[in-house]
This record gives sequence, C-alpha cells and structure tokens, in this order.
Amino acid sequence: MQTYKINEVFQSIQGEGAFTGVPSVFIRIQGCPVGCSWCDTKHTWTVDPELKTSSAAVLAKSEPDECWFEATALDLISLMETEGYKARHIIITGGEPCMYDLTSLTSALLDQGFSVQIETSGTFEVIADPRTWVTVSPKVGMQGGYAVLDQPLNVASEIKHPVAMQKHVDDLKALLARPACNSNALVYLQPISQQTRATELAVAQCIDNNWRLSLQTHKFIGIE
Ligand SMILES: C[S@@+](CC[C@H](N)C(=O)[O-])C[C@H]1O[C@@H](n2cnc3c(N)ncnc32)[C@H](O)[C@@H]1O
Ligand SMILES: Nc1nc2[nH]cc(C(=O)O)c2c(=O)[nH]1
Ligand code: SF4
Ligand SMILES: [Mg+2]
Repeated sequence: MQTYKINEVFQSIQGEGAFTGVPSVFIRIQGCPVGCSWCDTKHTWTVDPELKTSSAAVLAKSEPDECWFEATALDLISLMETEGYKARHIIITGGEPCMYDLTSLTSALLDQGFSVQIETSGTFEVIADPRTWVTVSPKVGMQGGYAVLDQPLNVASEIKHPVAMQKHVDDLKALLARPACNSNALVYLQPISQQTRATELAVAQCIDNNWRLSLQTHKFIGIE
C-alpha cells in the first residue's frame, strides 16, 4: 500500500488563498527539490533516512525540524481520529506533495466526508482524486531547475502566485496565457515574506488585473 513521508500533522486555520479562515488539518509531506530561496519550510527539503521517527514523536514537535514518519492514508485517518481533530478540511502540503501519487490519500479522505486541498508548486504532475481542490503556487526559475508543467495548470482550482517584484507578475501573466492553463482558476498574488514593497506591488497588481490578494494571515497572528 502507498505510504507517505510526513513532517507534520497539525490543526490550524487555513491562512492562504480561497479557503482562508477555514479550520483545517495540515498534513505536511517531507521532501522538496524545487529550491525557492525564500521558502518558509526549508526543514522539509531533505529526506534523511536517519531522521525517520514515530508518528508520536512528530505530533509532539514543538518546533519545526527535519524528522518525519511514514504512514498510509488509513494510518493518517486513524491518527486524526485519535487526536480528536474537529476540522473537516484537510490540506496536503509540504515540502512538495505532488512528488507522490496522492490518489489513495485524497480518495480515502474524500470518502470519509472531508474536503481536501493540495498545495503544490506546479513542477510535478498532480496525481490525485479529481474531487480535490488544487492550489498551484507556481515556481518559475528556482534553484532546483524545475519547470512549471501544463498538467498542474490545467487541473488548478486556484493559482496563488508568490510575488516580490515585477518579474513575478510577468511570470504569472505568461503562465495564464498558456493554452493548458485552466481559465476558470481563481488567481491570487501572495506577497513573499510579508515584505512591505511586495505587499504594495501585490495590492496594485491585484487591482490592475482583477486578481485576488492572499496574505499569509496565520503569520500576522502568530499561529502555525
Ligand atoms: C511551503 S509551500 C509547500 C507546498 C508546495 N511546495 C508549494 O510551494 O506550493 C506552501 C505555500 O507557501 C508559500 N510560501 C512559502 N514560503 C513563502 C514565503 N516566504 N512567503 C510567501 N509565501 C510562501 C508557497 O508559495 C506555497 O503557496
Ligand atoms: N495556517 C497556515 N495556513 C497555510 N496555508 C498553506 C500553508 C502551507 O504551508 O502550505 C499554511 C501554513 O503553514 N499554515
Ligand atoms: S516548492 Fe514549496 S516547499 Fe519547495 S522550496 Fe518552494 S515553497 Fe518551499
Ligand atoms: Mg506554510
């Protein structure tokens, strides 16, 4: 059965994009090769076999670290039950979750009545239950040398582009012009690292282009 390497499982409030404000269980996958210099979850990048641990140890983390545990979809559902989580919305993020075939995890969660969202960079095919909400946060020109693929743009429910400079706006316009890109996807700009200039640029460009603004609201109130 398909297993997943998991860096964190926690309950919080979705801070970004279309589901902002929705109580959610976050399942954070270990591993990402994309290499965004400003990534806020660099502790998920490497998968060190020596840092494999138990689900109990991962749930007990008080600070982010590189330890991970291995779990199937059913392991994760029973863990969420044991923890007594109340949230009915599940966010599969990372690291880069689309390095995995997410079909068994997304289908099992959806069949249990949860709504399910994936956060992905668009550099790997999204292999998941078609009922899943797909948030693509495209990564153009990052250190790892990965390109944004057509398939994630095609299945995107929302495109949430990180922005700090005009080049990022131009990158987004080029992605939206690709024939494969879902023209019904909601389009968001998300300022990188709450920088003032990035936020000012994002506000101006959202107004100019009729795009939406995504602030990482959890960071403003100091929650996970
Ligand atoms: C940590 S990533 C994990 C999922 C996937 N690898 C991706 O990039 O979409 C989750 C979200 O956080 C965003 N993000 C990461 N670091 C950020 C930062 N410093 N400022 C704003 N957004 C950031 C990403 O663009 C993405 O939308
Ligand atoms: N509260 C909260 N909302 C989020 N939305 C996307 C996140 C992510 O890291 O993928 C995230 C996160 O880390 N925390
Ligand atoms: S793709 Fe996502 S997890 Fe990977 S480095 Fe970029 S922001 Fe971080
Ligand atoms: Mg985050």
